Amino acid sequence: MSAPQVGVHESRTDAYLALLVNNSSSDNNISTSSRTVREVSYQDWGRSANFTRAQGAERLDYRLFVSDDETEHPTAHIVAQIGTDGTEGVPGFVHGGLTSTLADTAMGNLAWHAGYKAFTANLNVDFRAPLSPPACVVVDAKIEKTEGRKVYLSADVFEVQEMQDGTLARSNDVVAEATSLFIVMDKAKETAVTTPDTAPQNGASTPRVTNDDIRDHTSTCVASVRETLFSPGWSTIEKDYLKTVWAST
Ligand SMILES: CCCCC/C=C\C/C=C\C/C=C\C/C=C\CCCC(=O)SCCNC(=O)CCNC(=O)[C@H](O)C(C)(C)COP(=O)(O)OP(=O)(O)OC[C@H]1O[C@@H](n2cnc3c(N)ncnc32)[C@H](O)[C@@H]1OP(=O)(O)O
Repeated sequence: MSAPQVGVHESRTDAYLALLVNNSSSDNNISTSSRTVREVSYQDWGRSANFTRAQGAERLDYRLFVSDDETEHPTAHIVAQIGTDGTEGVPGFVHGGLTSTLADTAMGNLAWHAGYKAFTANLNVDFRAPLSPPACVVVDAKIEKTEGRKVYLSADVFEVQEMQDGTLARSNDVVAEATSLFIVMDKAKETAVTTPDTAPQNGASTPRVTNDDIRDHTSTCVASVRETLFSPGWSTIEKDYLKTVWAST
């Protein structure tokens, strides 16, 4: 197999996927180091207005895979492109919340695909190395154990790096290590959640919240918070503070 050449950062996700797919038999299945996994299409989520999918390709784009074999130890994998548009926390570095979100997303999807209709109750993330955008990362999630309604999971995030000869390689150094506790919903609460099997498919007639609705709601929310919580001098203090921080970077 000839390794893909990568000229621009934006093509890294596809190139890394190509690298994986070339090692496997079908387009939608890839071989990871230990097993075959199948891709989960976002369309499978019905009308879900998924937070991570609202980011856009210049910010965050990813593909999700779950192990398809009947196993007691299923895994999920994300290959993600983290763009340069609004992804930073400390200037020059990917916001830890974004990395945490990817880990949470991999673990959450794994839980659901394993049949646990569960919510994140606890999420711990150890950030081991900084990431600079644009970056391509792989997330490997697994279920550690289950106890009644409790599902304990873990996820490791690795960077996919471009080698000097232009080939892509997954770094062995972990960027972040996450552990989580998901709690399976009470039966009584299940009906409140739109799951893929009950969600109307594309073209659904269910009214959606529009961007205008959201903007209206946000400005109302901001205005009321300012009125009730902050002194009139708040915005000046904020600007001065930001100027100081910016000058020191
Ligand atoms: C082939 C087709 C497949 C179809 C599926 C396809 C696609 C998948 C679809 C969707 C994918 C879905 C998700 C994946 C995407 C992204 C992942 C993001 C996930 C989230 O973004 S999710 C939002 C954030 N998340 C919340 O919004 C939770 C807010 N929260 C609550 O809603 C409650 O808090 C809740 C429900 C967690 C528990 O409430 P509850 O009343 O049900 O349970 P209760 O409190 O009784 O606790 C029971 C036992 O858990 C222990 N316990 C509870 N909490 C603990 C904690 N934090 N630490 C340690 N222990 C804890 C207690 O101590 C007790 O333990 P014990 O039984 O031993 O006493």
